[in-house]
Amino acid sequence: MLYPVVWRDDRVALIDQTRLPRELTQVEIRRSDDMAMAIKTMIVRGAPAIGIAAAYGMYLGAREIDTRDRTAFLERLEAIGQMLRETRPTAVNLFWAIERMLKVARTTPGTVEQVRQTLLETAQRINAEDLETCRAIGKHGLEALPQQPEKVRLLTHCNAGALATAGYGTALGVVRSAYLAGRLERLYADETRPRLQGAKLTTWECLYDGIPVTVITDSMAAHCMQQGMIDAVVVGADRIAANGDTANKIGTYSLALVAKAHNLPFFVAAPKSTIDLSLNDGSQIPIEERDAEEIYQIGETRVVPKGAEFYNPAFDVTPANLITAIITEQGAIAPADLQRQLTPSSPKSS
Ligand SMILES: CSC[C@@H](O)[C@@H](O)C(=O)COP(=O)(O)O
Repeated sequence: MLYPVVWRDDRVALIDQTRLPRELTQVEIRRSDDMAMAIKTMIVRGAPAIGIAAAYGMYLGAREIDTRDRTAFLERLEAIGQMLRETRPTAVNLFWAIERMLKVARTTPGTVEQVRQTLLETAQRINAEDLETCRAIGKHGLEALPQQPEKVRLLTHCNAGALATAGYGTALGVVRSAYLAGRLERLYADETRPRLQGAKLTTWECLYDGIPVTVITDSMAAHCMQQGMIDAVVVGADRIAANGDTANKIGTYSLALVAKAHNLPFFVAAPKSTIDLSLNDGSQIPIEERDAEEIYQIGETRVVPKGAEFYNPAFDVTPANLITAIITEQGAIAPADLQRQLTPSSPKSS
């Protein structure tokens, strides 16, 4: 199993996802500003994984604050939280993890040193909990899959795998569970323009674990459905509003529309920490816009002539009515039942 974020020898080791699939290397992070940069540049990416990375970033920041005064310590920790918040706007797990760390810092009694120690334990707990959560999502997702055919052909978008979480994955957790249960015929992976997380990361991860995978370009998904090659779609999420509207990697919305047109189930797999009940609907989800370079360049080569303008939203919002079920660690929930069914995320404060 791949673990993209690991606490080791007093520092954080991140799998450098910008170098996959060319090479599997780790980057060692010792400082909070380096962690912020690693999130921004997508060395670590995927909603749950950036939440975990930010939690460790908060601890690294706590270690950098040279004071024994609790008030001064908390003030500076809030500023470090703000620096980490400003890295990427869409995935709510980032904000959730920073808030959880700040709450621990505010409420842990004792000296600054004791607070620091509790912050490290909390970051490690967030990491461990996410792994458990992904396994539960995998189990519930397997139960939600169509019973026919016996071996299903699934389609996914982007990378919502071990690389995007503590390990195991959300959407790929469902795929992995189906594979381990002997219920997966094949995974179809959208290449996922413009950054190619599907082609580069999902494919690499599947090959690493022996999961049969076929890569298609994003524009081939409708054709594959029309040809009867797909039994269900399963994707991850970056933020889910209270009504079930779901932000995920750009291209997810069009996939949901074509799945609906072909009467195929469309599943969103995500931990409860991705659900933002403070937002009524998807129109309130902030959508990250990234550099034009991601569009006009493939690798190091410019493919679009100079002079054009570019628009590069990194995420889109799939309306709840296109989603069959949201698969969380609590089970498969119909989007309309989300608010009613959702029991609060772990009340543990540390
Ligand atoms: C379990 S990860 C779910 C989502 O975060 C994933 O599908 C996605 O959109 C990731 O986007 P990225 O821009 O690569 O961080």
